[in-house]
Amino acid sequence: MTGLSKEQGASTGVTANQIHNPLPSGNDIRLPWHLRLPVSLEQDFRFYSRNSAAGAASSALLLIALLLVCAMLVESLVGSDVLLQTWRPRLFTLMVTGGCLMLCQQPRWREWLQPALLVLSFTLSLSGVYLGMAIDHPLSYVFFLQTPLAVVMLSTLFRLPFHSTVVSALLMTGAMLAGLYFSKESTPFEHATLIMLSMAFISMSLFGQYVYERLLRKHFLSEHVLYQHRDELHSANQVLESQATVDGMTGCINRRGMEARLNHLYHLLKQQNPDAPERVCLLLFDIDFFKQYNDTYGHPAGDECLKKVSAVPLAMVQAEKDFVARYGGEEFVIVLTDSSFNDALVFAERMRNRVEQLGLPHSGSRVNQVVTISIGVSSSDGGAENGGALLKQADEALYQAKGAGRNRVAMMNHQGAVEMLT
Ligand SMILES: Nc1nc2c(ncn2[C@@H]2O[C@H](COP(=O)(O)OP(=O)(O)OP(=O)(O)O)[C@@H](O)[C@H]2O)c(=O)[nH]1
Repeated sequence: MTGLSKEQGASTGVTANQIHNPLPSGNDIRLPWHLRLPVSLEQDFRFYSRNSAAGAASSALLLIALLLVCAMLVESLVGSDVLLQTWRPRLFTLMVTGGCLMLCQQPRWREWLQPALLVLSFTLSLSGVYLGMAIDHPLSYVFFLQTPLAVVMLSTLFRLPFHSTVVSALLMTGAMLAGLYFSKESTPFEHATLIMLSMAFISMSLFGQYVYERLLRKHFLSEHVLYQHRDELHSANQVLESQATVDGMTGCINRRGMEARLNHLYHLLKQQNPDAPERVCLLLFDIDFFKQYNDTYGHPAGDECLKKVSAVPLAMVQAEKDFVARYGGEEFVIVLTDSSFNDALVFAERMRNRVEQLGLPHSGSRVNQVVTISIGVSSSDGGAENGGALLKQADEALYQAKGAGRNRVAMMNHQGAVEMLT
């Protein structure tokens, strides 16, 4: 996996070299001038920018409400006849502002926030055009300035996506120009001044928003790339971890992995952790006269024999926490967590029997004509303080099983004495 797919890489300007570089940084990413990202990323970005803009929107809306109230105060000072005409559009704009504020507070309605903010901006702009045309006053052309204000609001306060802001700005400017054309109060000089001022406001705020959104998109892409690298590193770590703890030949857990797991289980037992098993039973087995097997059939055949013998406990172990480990050359450990000591002994005897039943010829064995194993069994109920002590007890039992003739199961009983099972 790479940080970005080829398609995503091409459209965001990431070079082929960078795609194959396991760790390209966010600075390697170049955005196209039109800012568009591939569809899936674009959707994620919308979500990301919507949430980041929603945080600041509520204070911006409060500011707008305050400005609207101030505007009404000024209008009442200019003349009560002016206020008589403005209060309705002002109140309506205040209500839309209140509605947007409510949407800000509810995360589940957040997808409606941006359309609502667009409605608010159009309300402000169109009410300005209406008042500029309707009010009979020498200063009425000032109302037309609500259009550039609405664009500034969209781009700097609400941070709506650049493309929607441009389209909205064009529509609002069109409406404003049409309103000015039909307005009878203002002079051509006032028209020209107003248009120039509006264009200056609108172009500067759109340019500012373009620069801001470029930066925001780059930031988003950097985070996206970093997030993917974190995922890749996590998976790679997991693979390495399993490779470091699995024996390549038999597929059993290796000695290092066994010690880690056994110590962990013992740690849980000692802590009386709710996840701790009731007890840990450990079976240590060793192939009888394996040196002679190698000497008779050769080392590669010895390897095959190890694979076949280890496949027996691997097929028998069922519970999630139980495992089979290759302890050393031809010695294997089985850890059972859900079994009573008796069950563990039954398991050991069944395993010894199944290996014998495999019928792998072993003419060098002095105990049988086929490959056999000897097993030592111990349990945490026997007082072993830790995994190492438990292993030592099983080793002691195995040693005695060997001494008693091999191809048998011996156990370390709870009194610390070895008993022969078979
Ligand atoms: N083929 C093969 N042989 C191995 C491997 N690891 C260890 N061995 C051999 O296993 C043999 C173990 O021999 P010993 O420890 O003397 O034990 P044994 O011959 O099985 O005798 P007992 O355990 O007393 O029955 C040695 O000859 C090792 O070379 C391996 O990965 N592959």
